[in-house]
Amino acid sequence: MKNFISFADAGDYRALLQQAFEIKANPYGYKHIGQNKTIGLIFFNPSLRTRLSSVKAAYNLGAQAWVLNAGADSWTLEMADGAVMNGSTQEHIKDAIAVMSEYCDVLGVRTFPTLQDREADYSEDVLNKILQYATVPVISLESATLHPLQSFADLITVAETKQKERVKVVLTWAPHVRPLPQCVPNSFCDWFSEIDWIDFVITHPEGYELDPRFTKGARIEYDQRRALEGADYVQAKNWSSYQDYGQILTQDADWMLTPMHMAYTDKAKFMHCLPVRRNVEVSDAVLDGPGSLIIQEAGNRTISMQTVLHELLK
Ligand SMILES: NCCC[C@H](NC(=O)CCC(=O)O)C(=O)O
Ligand SMILES: NC(=O)OP(=O)(O)O
Repeated sequence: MKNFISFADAGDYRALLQQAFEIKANPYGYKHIGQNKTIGLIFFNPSLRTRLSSVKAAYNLGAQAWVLNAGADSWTLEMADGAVMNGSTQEHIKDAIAVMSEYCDVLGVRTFPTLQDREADYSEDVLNKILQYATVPVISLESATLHPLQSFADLITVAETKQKERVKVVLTWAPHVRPLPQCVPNSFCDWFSEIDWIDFVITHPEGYELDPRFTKGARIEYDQRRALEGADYVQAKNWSSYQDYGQILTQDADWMLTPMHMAYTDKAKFMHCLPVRRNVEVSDAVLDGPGSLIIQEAGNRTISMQTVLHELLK
């Protein structure tokens, strides 16, 4: 593994999953791997889970971690090549990333999409600049189009709880009050459509089709009830439109997941990456119900990060 940006970087996912289980069973058994190593974490956007689980993962491996909230804690960064920096930006990303590479052995970066310019977002221009200027391996902490650490944690969660050889996993769109990125669902599709023991179904209102490069021909079922029938796992998430880029096309409350919706499933486990808008995306009864895996899923964020750091540092 050179960097960790998408499913493709996972290599043999079965081997990575096996390593994750070994780390989960023995979280402090790999302290030698991180000895005298430093993990740098740069956030251009807010975070709770990614920030804290990444620090915890570093500590578990015997490494140190530092966190920089770019723009808030540091100078305002200039992204444009060849810019004449006589305005409000104070330091070029080129210099900042090269310098930060001097202070760490692995660099994690969170950089959300603008949701204004699809071409710029989907070309991952900020992440690619960071990859260009970093002299150490880079881990995506959620980029403009993908969130691989979340999807890997989701896969660990399904793999460690499944009761059958094959399972049906449904990704359902949920309503929200703000336009949100497509990264979490794109990434979920990027990973879950590749797993041979998963029957993967996506359900959303018309107009919310994701970038086909990530859905990879997965089954799309516009009737949410039909999609949920027989499901073993339901992952809910809002996203804004990819086609009508960054727009909210509907806030139809019928799509909010309630116990009535879960009754169509085969006693499915419920998943959400968090943070969740309670009683907008999903009702309290589902989030707090016996089938909810949301806290276990968030806990596995430490394991996914620790496994990736182990691969990059070993
Ligand atoms: N890292 C997990 C999800 C982050 C982001 N959610 C948010 O921005 C929610 C904000 C709000 O609820 O206002 C997203 O959907 O990609
Ligand atoms: N799920 C997730 O990435 O959460 P944060 O945005 O809080 O890091």
